[in-house]
Amino acid sequence: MTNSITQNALRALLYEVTTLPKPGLVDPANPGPHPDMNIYTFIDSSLSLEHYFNKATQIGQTFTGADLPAMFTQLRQEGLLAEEEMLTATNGVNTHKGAIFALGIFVCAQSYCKKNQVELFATIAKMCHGLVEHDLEKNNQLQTAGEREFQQYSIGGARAQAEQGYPIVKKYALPFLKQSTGTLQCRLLDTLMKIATVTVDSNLIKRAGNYDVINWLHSCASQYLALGGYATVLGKKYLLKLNQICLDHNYSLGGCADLLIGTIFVALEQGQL
Ligand SMILES: CC(C)(COP(=O)(O)OP(=O)(O)OC[C@H]1O[C@@H](n2cnc3c(N)ncnc32)[C@H](O[C@H]2O[C@H](COP(=O)(O)OP(=O)(O)OP(=O)(O)O)[C@@H](O)[C@H]2O)[C@@H]1O)[C@@H](O)C(=O)NCCC(=O)NCCS
Ligand SMILES: Nc1ncnc2[nH]cnc12
Repeated sequence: MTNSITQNALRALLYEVTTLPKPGLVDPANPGPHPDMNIYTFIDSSLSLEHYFNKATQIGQTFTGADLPAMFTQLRQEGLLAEEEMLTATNGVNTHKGAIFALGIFVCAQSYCKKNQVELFATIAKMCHGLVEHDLEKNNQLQTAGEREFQQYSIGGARAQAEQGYPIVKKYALPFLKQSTGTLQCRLLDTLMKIATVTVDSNLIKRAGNYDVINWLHSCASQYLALGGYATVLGKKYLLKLNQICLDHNYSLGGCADLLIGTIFVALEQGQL
């Protein structure tokens, strides 16, 4: 049976993909720079992960002992199976690889924290201790974009966020979302852009083929928020322009989307949405 943590994980995935207009991402109006996906691919992908989130919840609930990296190892095995289930549901399209990793960690850690009455972000940092060293520093295979970017630019991408206990979610996105007002659509769009002011998105670097694009994104996202965000005429106009630029240049904000998903999940769990 689906538990409440899994329900909030699925809600987080669906809230994110439903929010529009998101620059560089799939939304109900537009696949953006992802011609192989659409909103239906994301719905199918999200629902295929129910079993995985139930497993992640179970791992967090039943894990005992102080060796939290061992809990992460258990989760990762389930994550690999979940990737296969996602690819079956989407006919081979990578919709949620980053979210299987990040949201799986949030779900497992939240379940552990509820049982053991400890703090979420510190628990995640303990679970993921040594991840960058294990996956990136001691790995010379360099197959994925993230692995190659670590060698080229010394950035840890999705793994570094996890190992640091998701500082972007904890320090920027969650406080921003909590204090925001207005429609949920505006709040989530503005939170995505808040995330974009600080994230080093390995997906975007891969698409652009250079690191300078990160400085460009940080500056655009800051300018958007300074205009007042989506609730203002100027902010809305600016976001639509950014949408078009991402489409024209094939820029994707896949990493930012994953961090928004994690933020929504924590806000739902804390009863703040
Ligand atoms: C650690 C993994 C997440 C993946 O590691 P891997 O080395 O396989 O991949 P990376 O290249 O490092 O990609 C990581 C994905 O994480 C997201 N991301 C990027 N930057 C950040 C960031 N700063 N903070 C958080 N998250 C970040 C992002 O995911 C989104 O993009 C995905 C689409 O990417 P891609 O496949 O490249 O798609 P396209 O550009 O469309 O490419 P093509 O279609 O042209 O091929 C999408 O999923 C978003 O969610 C990065 O892509 C984890 O998977 C892992 O541990 N892998 C090893 C195997 C494993 O143990 N798996 C089980 C995990 S529990
Ligand atoms: N809406 C979205 N579009 C593209 N990649 C994503 N990864 C997570 N959410 C996404």
